[in-house]
Amino acid sequence: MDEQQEMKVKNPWHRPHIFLVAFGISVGIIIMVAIAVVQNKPLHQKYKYGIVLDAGSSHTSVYIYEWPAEKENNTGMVRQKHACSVKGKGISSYSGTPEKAGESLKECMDEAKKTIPKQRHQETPVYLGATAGMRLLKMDNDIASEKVLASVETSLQTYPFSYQGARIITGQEEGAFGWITVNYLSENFITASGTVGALDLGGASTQITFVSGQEVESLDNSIDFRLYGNDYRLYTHSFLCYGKDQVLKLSLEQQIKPKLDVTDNIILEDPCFHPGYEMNKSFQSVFDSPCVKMVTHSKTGQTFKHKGIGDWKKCQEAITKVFNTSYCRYSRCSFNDVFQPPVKGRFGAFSAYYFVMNFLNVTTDNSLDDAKKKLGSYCTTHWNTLKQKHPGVKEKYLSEYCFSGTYIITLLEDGYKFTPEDWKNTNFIRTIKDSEAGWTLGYMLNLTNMIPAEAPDTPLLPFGGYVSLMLVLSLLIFVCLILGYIFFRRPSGPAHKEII
Ligand SMILES: Nc1nc2c(ncn2[C@@H]2O[C@H](COP(=O)(O)OP(=O)(O)OP(=O)(O)O)[C@@H](O)[C@H]2O)c(=O)[nH]1
Ligand SMILES: [Ca+2]
Repeated sequence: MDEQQEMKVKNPWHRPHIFLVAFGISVGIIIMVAIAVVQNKPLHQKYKYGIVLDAGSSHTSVYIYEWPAEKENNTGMVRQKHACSVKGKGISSYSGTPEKAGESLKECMDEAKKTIPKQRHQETPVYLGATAGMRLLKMDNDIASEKVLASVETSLQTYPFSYQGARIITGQEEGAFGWITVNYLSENFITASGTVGALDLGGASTQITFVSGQEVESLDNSIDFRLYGNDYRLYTHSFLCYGKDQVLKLSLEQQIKPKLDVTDNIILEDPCFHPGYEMNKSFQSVFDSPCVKMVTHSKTGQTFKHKGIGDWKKCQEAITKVFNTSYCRYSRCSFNDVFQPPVKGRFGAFSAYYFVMNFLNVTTDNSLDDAKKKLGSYCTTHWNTLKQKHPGVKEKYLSEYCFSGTYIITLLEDGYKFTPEDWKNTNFIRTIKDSEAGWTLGYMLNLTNMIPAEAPDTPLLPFGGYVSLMLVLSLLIFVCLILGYIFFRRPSGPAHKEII
C-alpha cells in the first residue's frame, strides 16, 4: 500500500459520508448564524414618522409621532417624538385675516423639518384636524371658516412632507380618537385589563367616551370598532359650547342678563372669582360667541365691572344653571337632552381637566368631598395673595382656576352623574408613557391603518427566545461534531495493521 492510500485509511474525514455530514452541519450553523444576525435588527432600526396638527379653539399644537417601520401593526409602538405649541391663538381667531392662520404654523413646521430625518420627509404624512373653535366659526361664518382652512392648507403644502388634508373633525371623532389614544398607549387592546373611558375638556367643547355595555339609545352617540380581534361599542358625546372658555361666557351671560335692564353701570359680583379680583370687561368678550345666544347690540363697545366674591357654593349654583336637565327624551340623559348610559369603569381625564386639577393639586386620591373642600378654600383666597404666591403663572389662567375647578366637579357630578366611587376611578393625566393624551394619535393611527381589526400574527418565539434556541442548537451541533469525530476516528496503529 502506498503512502497516499495509507493516509486515506487513517483519516476518517476521508470517508465520503462523514464528510457530507460534517459539511451539512457546518452549512446549517452558518445559515442559523446568518438568520440570527438578520433577525438582530433593533440595532439598525428604520423609523417612520407622522405629523398631526391639533387646531384647537384656544391654540394649535403640532405633534410628531415616530414608530419602528417593521412593527407598524403592533400595539403600543407609536410614540410622540416631539410637540410644538404654535404661538398665538387658535386658527379660528384669524377669521378676519385668514392668510395669517397659515403663517402662524411656520415656526412649528420648520421645527418639524429639523426633527424628522431628511430622507423620511417625503413619506411622512401630515394631517390637520380642527375642533370646536372652527366648528363654531363655521356655524357663524361658513365662508370665513373655508378661507382659514384654505390658508392652513396652502401653508402645509409648502413643506416637503406628504400632505393629507386639513379638515374640521366631528365631535364623535374627537371623542372616539381620544379614547383610542388613551387605550392604545396603555396597551389595553392587547391585555385583558379592559378599557378606560376618556374625558377631554377643551376651550370650546368637551367629550366623554366609554364602553358602557348597555344599549346606546341614540345612534349619534354610538361608535363601533373592531381592534386587535375585539369588538368595542363606544358611547361618545361631544358637548359643543361646554369647553371651559365657552362655559365661562355662558355663566357670565346668565349672571349679567338679569342686570341688563336695571342699570347701565353693571357690576357683576361673581362667586367664581377671587375676592379682590376686579376687571373691566367688554360685553363683546362675553357675547361674541354663537354659544351665547343673546344679541345685545345696544351694549357693543361698552364694558362691565367683573368683581370676584369667592364663594364656591354659589359658584357651583351658578354653573349648574348652564346644564339644562328639564327635558330628556331617552330613558336617561346627562344634560341638554343628550342620552347617556350610567358611567362605567375607570376614566382618564386630560387636556384642561389635567391643567386645572394639577394646578389645584386636587387628585382623585382625595375623596370627592375633600376635593370640594380644597376648592372651596382656594376660591375664598384673596386675589392679591394668589398673585404673590404664583408670580410665574399667567394672570388669566390664575384668575380662572376657581371657576374651572368648580366647573369640572359640577360637570362630572351633576352633568355626567359621577358618584364618589366613579371619581375615585378617574385619573387626571397629561401624558401616558411620554405621549400626550388627546385625539391626535388615535386620528393618525386610524388614517394610516395602524390599528388592525384582527390581532397581528405573533412570532412563535420572541426574539430573545429565538436567539437562545439558536445558541442551544449550535452548541448541540458542536458537541455532536466533536463526538462524531472521536467516534469515527480510528486509532492509527491497529487500523494500519488490520488492513495489512
Ligand atoms: N392653566 C392652563 N390652561 C391651559 C394650558 N394650556 C391650555 N390651557 C387652557 O385650557 C383650555 C383647554 O385647552 P386645550 O385643551 O388646548 O383646548 P383646545 O384644544 O384649544 O380647545 P377645543 O377645540 O375645545 O378642544 C383652554 O381654555 C386653554 O386656554 C396650560 O398650560 N395651563
Ligand atoms: Ca382640544
